[in-house]
Amino acid sequence: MAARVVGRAGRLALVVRSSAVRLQSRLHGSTGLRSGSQANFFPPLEDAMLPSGSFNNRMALITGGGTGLGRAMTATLSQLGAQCIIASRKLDVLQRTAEEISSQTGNKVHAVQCDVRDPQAVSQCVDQIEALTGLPDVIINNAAGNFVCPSERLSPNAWKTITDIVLNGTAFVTLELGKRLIQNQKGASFLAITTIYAESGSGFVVPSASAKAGVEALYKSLAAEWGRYGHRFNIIQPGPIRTKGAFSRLDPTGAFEKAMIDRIPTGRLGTPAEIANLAAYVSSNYASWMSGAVIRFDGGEYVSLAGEFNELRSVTPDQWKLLEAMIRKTKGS
Ligand SMILES: CC/C=C\C/C=C\C/C=C\C/C=C\C=C\C(=O)SCCNC(=O)CCNC(=O)[C@H](O)C(C)(C)COP(=O)(O)OP(=O)(O)OC[C@H]1O[C@@H](n2cnc3c(N)ncnc32)[C@H](O)[C@@H]1OP(=O)(O)O
Ligand SMILES: NC(=O)C1=CN([C@@H]2O[C@H](COP(=O)(O)OP(=O)(O)OC[C@H]3O[C@@H](n4cnc5c(N)ncnc54)[C@H](OP(=O)(O)O)[C@@H]3O)[C@@H](O)[C@H]2O)C=CC1
Repeated sequence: MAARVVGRAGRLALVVRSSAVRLQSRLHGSTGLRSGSQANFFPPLEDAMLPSGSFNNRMALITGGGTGLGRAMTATLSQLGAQCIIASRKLDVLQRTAEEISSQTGNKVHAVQCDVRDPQAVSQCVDQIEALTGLPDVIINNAAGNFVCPSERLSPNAWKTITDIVLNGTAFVTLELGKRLIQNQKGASFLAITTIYAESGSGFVVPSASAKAGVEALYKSLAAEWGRYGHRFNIIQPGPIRTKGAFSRLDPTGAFEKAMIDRIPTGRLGTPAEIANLAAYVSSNYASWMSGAVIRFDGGEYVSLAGEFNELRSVTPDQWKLLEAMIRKTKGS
């Protein structure tokens, strides 16, 4: 009897596995995109969500605002009326972005060179900002460094480089601005961009995971401590959104993109404009009661990776009939 059950279960497992493979290749074809499925239910919207003028007379600092997601956040805030300052190491990149965005929106975007790893450079950058626009109302700590690497291959300097940019850089910018804002009795919205694996940890990006977890602890702690000075601290954890900076360092051959899209329940990557809308909302006065929040923004990837039984998505209705019959037959333990 036991042998018959094992034999039947084994055959069923084979059927389930081979039809899962057929299903996978039907879903993804050779493009690696799930066109014709969930992605059609959840298409991205690209236009600015908040009413025009939502950031009139407001100053916003975006670190790493010259490229990728930081650039998209700058474009949205500028379109909504903010005067923006973008800061990072590469002045030429910043200047090009600043000119492109302000010529589209008509609002000034300033470019300020700053290596966030260096507290003195951060202090000088804030001096420059004060002279240009006054202290900002909105601070987005978006600058980061990362690359995939087995941890046994990491040098001390590799560890230091990533944790300096991500954790120390965010702390230097936040503390320098926070202290000056407190002195000037001016409140502000601070937003940190972390990642979904700040919560779970992740192999192969261990310095980034450790530093982003530190950033989350920093922001949650300051939300509690500095609310009394009129500061709000929030966190967005993005899932995968295609940028040159991230994808060239995390999936340099493109070999993992298909698997990544497969596990995202909404069937696609996020877009820079989508996260820019969320960042704008969190940084706006519409969110003035939001502080200490951690917002996961990942198309469902995190829960999809976490659930023990989520692989059962590949079981077909016919296979479920068989499985259910087997389960119902099982009486007692
Ligand atoms: C399965 C997953 C599949 C796909 C994933 C695809 C998409 C993304 C999905 C989710 C993303 C989630 C989170 C993303 C987080 C991010 O932060 S993405 C943003 C990435 N952007 C950047 O990193 C931009 C800035 N980066 C840089 O400037 C450099 O890359 C830097 C190395 C971080 C810093 O440059 P710097 O010039 O200061 O440093 P170096 O002197 O070049 O290097 C310092 C030490 O690090 C060692 N190093 C450098 N690169 C590597 C490497 N690839 N592997 C191992 N070690 C490296 C270098 O040798 C130095 O150490 P030393 O030799 O001991 O001195
Ligand atoms: N794209 C994605 O899928 C995801 C991204 N994220 C997060 O989103 C944020 C933006 O990433 P993304 O736009 O993809 O990648 P980018 O590489 O485009 O952005 C990183 C930015 O950080 C700046 N930067 C790096 N080092 C320093 C430094 N020492 N001082 C000042 N600025 C620095 C870079 O500018 P410069 O070189 O001029 O210094 C660059 O503009 C990051 O915090 C990242 O961790 C999180 C999850 C997913």
